[in-house]
Amino acid sequence: MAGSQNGIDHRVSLLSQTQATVAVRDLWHRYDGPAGPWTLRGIDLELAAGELVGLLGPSGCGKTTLLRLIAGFERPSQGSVHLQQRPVAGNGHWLPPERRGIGMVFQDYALFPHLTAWQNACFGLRPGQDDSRAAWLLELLGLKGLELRYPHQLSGGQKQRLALARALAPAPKLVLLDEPFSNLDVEVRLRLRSELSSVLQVCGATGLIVTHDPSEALAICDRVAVMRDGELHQCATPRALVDAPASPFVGRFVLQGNLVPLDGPMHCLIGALEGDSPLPGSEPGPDEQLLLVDPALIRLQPDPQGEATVMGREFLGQAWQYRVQQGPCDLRVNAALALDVTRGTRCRLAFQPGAEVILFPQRIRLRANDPYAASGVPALRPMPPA
Ligand SMILES: Nc1ncnc2c1ncn2[C@@H]1O[C@H](COP(=O)(O)OP(=O)(O)OP(=O)(O)O)[C@@H](O)[C@H]1O
Repeated sequence: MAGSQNGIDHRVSLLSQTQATVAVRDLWHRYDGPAGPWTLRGIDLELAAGELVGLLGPSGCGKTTLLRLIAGFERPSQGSVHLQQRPVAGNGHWLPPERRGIGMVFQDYALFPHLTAWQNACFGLRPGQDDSRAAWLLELLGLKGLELRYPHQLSGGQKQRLALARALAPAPKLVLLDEPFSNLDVEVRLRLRSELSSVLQVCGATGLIVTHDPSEALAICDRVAVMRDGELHQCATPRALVDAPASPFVGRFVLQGNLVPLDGPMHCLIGALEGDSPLPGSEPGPDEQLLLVDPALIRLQPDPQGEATVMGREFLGQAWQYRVQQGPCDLRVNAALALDVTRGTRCRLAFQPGAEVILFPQRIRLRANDPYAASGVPALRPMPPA
């Protein structure tokens, strides 16, 4: 089965096999027998030693399933999983979860309620194995002095630190984290998530963390793998995702951008674009072409004759984010706090001066038409490969 469908770019890192802590090759999975729907479809993913990779996607896209296949809680329908260049699942190979040497951290901590913090931290150690690493981890994670407490005597943040200490105590090469910060309040969540990569680094562990929060993934991960409907759309550094999203979905879900159809050659409902039509490359019909537009690059002007209507707004702290309806498009528009417009107000939309947008499916960067823009700047810029 091919790993590439629907024009989605499945290329992932070019890590050599010898460096990869985890390699997932053309992995397919379905739960309900041969007639059931595919939950994972042709996933290819490699994690280099010491990397922290985020697995990002909407609810139900298969993130936990991929983690369970790597951990060995499920057997893949097709494809293979390799740990440290050793096949552990697929193509006739099978290594049970307890022999894969993987640390796991779950959303609900999964601590043993009848064991103390110290006993929980040491749970994964073999009989007679040196427990000084568990003591070091409790100190590293700020739990020194709490060794004799039971989980119900710890705060949410302390429980999650303990779960991390327990996962890291046996010195695994790989730690899988399934939405580990979801049950924590904002302050603890921000503190713990910023500590995670340094703790993994000190421990020499590679991390794969599931999240459905794009800002979390972009903030802490070396690379982010974006999934949808069981497929991997893109795996890239946060910077590369922002600069060159591989699909409209990545632009919408990860970057929170607007998707606006072209309604004519080099034109959309927000305004005109620079450049010649037809565009170089493939030339699908206008209804297949979508522009990715950053909410900060749209201007909103109240105008009783305008074709757009303000549907609501959110306070972002430094700006408003307005929800604006024009025709079939529901757009997000960021505006200065000084622009105080109520729901139902008619308005007109335009591009901010110098705005750049990305055209799909060609993945070409285009400049919006702006009479005041400096001349001589090329209107078309090819995107780097995903
Ligand atoms: N044991 C199971 N048997 C049958 N279907 C399952 C099983 N576990 C998960 N699924 C289905 O597989 C799909 C992917 O589930 P999965 O838990 O991997 O998604 P997810 O991306 O982790 O979602 P969330 O972010 O909501 O946790 C869903 O449609 C789910 O209903």
